[in-house]
Amino acid sequence: MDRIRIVGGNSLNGVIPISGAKNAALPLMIASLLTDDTLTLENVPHLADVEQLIRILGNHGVDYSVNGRRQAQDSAYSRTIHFTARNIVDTTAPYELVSKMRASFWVIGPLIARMGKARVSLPGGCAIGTRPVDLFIDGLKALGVEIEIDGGYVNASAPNGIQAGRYEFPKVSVGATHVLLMAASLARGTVEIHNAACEPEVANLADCLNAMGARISGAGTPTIIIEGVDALSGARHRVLPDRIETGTYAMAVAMAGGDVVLEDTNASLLENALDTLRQAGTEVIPTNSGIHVRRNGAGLEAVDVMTDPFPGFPTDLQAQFMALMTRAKGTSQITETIFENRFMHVQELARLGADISLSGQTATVRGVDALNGAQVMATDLRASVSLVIAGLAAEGETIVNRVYHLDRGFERLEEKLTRCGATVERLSS
Ligand SMILES: CC(=O)N[C@H]1[C@@H](OP(=O)(O)OP(=O)(O)OC[C@H]2O[C@@H](n3ccc(=O)[nH]c3=O)[C@H](O)[C@@H]2O)O[C@H](CO)[C@@H](O)[C@@H]1O
Ligand SMILES: C=C(OP(=O)(O)O)C(=O)O
Repeated sequence: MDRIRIVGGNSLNGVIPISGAKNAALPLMIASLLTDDTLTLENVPHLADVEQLIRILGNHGVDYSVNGRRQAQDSAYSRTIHFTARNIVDTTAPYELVSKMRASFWVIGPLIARMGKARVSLPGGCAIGTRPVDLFIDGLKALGVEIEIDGGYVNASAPNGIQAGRYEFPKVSVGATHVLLMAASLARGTVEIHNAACEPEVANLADCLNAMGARISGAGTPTIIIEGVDALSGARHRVLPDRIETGTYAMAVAMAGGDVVLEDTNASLLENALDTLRQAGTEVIPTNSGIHVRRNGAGLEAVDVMTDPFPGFPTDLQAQFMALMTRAKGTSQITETIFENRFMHVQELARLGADISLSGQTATVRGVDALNGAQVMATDLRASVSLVIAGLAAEGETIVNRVYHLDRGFERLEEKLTRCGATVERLSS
């Protein structure tokens, strides 16, 4: 199993190219199931989750080519991939495939809309909470889909197609909003979604669906109206920049100190997190094509944070910000409101010398003068990268074990950091 070795103490200086967003690429790839035409996606990041979803889509009959070939171009950070679901050969998404990645459950939306039936295993994904699928089920039922759960599978059937309807989410769900958007695109009538997720990845999916011929308005706001159409066509669409990767590297610079331009990204995707970094004493300057992040010598201020759905502080940056606060002057409180078990990084950060106590959904982080390198274990995707951030500022050597979590969501992390002067290497075994 690969490990990452970091020797702390170097500042970061240079340019870091930001990849396409994992959390936008995955639903966009799934949208290819909605049409027998080719959906071309630009700026698709080269990640384990993307490769896994290619396998899952292949099981349903989706063919793909990367820049005209089946193999990835090793030199490219993000790629253009063509997806074609000429025929859906299987409407079952089996446990062996779906259990590895939560987003794969979302195939239920296009499969039910295009084929009138779907049998999809209950999902897996990062172990950060119970992560039920009740909202997907209730939402689809509101559009006339019949659903039963049997043997760990969700069996969905809509022999007369997706019906007009209205669904108000009792709680914001990004994934369930994606699924209802995809299913409703082919509805027989108008679908209203209320209290929808406003994350930029939802708007990115809606833009793509509209380019395919869907009639969606309001995506990116809590109320989305979809006028169903009979069929969707192919399209060409660009995956938006990864706001979580952007925030992660901004926090890495804040932690290590230095002067870095984050390229091919957009500050408007993560205003809340960037403002928080400014409060912590980091210079953050939006540019035409990215963000300039700088921190020279001065100490970090302690800032309290509470995660929230967009435009709030993202839960996917909570672990990284906690790593940063371990070195702040004073005490910060970090409250997680989205997932009930997203503090697995706390005990690993403590191995590096962090002083953190937990009470319910709030972590109290008392800044320490120094962190010390140690062996730590990655427990989930964002927790893994929080350990890398901590390692950049720790004295001596930090070894992060189980980095397969990291490979789900960060494209060539060690290369991007090394080019800016960090000592980070992958130890393959
Ligand atoms: C691939 C992807 O895009 N993953 C992101 C997506 O996950 P994902 O789409 O899984 O997250 P959701 O927005 O659905 O989850 C938000 C909350 O709603 C709960 N819930 C969700 C569905 C449901 O049927 N019932 C229910 O109770 C979840 O357990 C969680 O507590 O949004 C999360 C919240 O921004 C991010 O952390 C993930 O990185
Ligand atoms: C939690 C995440 O991913 P997933 O929803 O795929 O588990 C994430 O991207 O941080």
